Amino acid sequence: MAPTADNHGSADDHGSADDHGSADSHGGADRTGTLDTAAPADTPGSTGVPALTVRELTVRFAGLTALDAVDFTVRPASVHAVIGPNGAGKSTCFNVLSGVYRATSGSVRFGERELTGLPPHRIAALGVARTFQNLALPPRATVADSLLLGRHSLTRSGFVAAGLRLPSAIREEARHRERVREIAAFVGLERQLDQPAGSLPYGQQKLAELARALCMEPKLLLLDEPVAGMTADERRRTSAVIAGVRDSLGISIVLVEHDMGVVMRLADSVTVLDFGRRIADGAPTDVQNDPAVVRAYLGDPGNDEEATS
Ligand SMILES: Nc1ncnc2c1ncn2[C@@H]1O[C@H](COP(=O)(O)OP(=O)(O)OP(=O)(O)O)[C@@H](O)[C@H]1O
Repeated sequence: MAPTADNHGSADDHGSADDHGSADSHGGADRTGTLDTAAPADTPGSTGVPALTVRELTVRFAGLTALDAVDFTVRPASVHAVIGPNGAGKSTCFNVLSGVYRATSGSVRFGERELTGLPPHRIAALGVARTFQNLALPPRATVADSLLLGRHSLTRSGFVAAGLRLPSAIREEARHRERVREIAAFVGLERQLDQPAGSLPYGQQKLAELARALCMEPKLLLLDEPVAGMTADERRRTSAVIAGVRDSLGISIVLVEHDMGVVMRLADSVTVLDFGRRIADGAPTDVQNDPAVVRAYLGDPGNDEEATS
């Protein structure tokens, strides 16, 4: 299976997927460092990760059903890949999980909490962080400052205290900077902390994005094509970091990725979509050999023969 990574970046920032046409909006380490999973006392911890349960999830755009009663479950501290040919509904699924799109019907539960209908910032506050297909780091800010932005929602000092450089605000910033350094070391970017993010090689910029998402101390990480456009070496390093996020930090990961080598190596379970429907779900090797999956990616030669005869 070798689908191409031709992705659109279209989504609607403003919620309901029913009421719009389309709009643009998305608006290394082989050896990963160690990272204390116990976050600083003033931030949520990353333990106690609940399951993500998607049931009968349906999204319609005008006349088109982009997701049709899709079910899957992401077990705690596992990598769950969502794959499928172009237009299968993967990005739509991601956008519902992160609150960018509103489901037409169905449910997404993260533990006891229902996520459908919540805006992106409320979902983020429940411990769900995401990265984007396209780079979204401020190019001139240093890596350290970019990662610090990821901790914004965990910052307690108010605007005034920070602006006046009150001792409490200075202490809090120092704690956040230390955590940023730990997370940068975990993804293998400690030495790049003072460099402008935009000056880094592409693979390191993608890792910096992943690090910024980790800075939110998430329980669930949504990774949208984390290795797209990378060299083989960058793919290997990034895969090692993702495996480390699951194995060392116990964070669940939902992975949308076209690179089947990476999916097969990393994923504990895979959901395959085609034309918005779930056509397979299970362990990577089972899914890979599923005739419906092979047909979805390669086309159905039987049908071609019929069509041409
Ligand atoms: N905002 C939108 N408005 C209208 N249709 C949309 C919108 N977003 C997605 N679609 C349609 O929904 C279907 C699923 O698209 P989606 O982007 O979710 O697929 P995908 O699996 O992510 O594809 P790719 O691998 O190419 O990124 C497609 O037919 C697409 O054209």
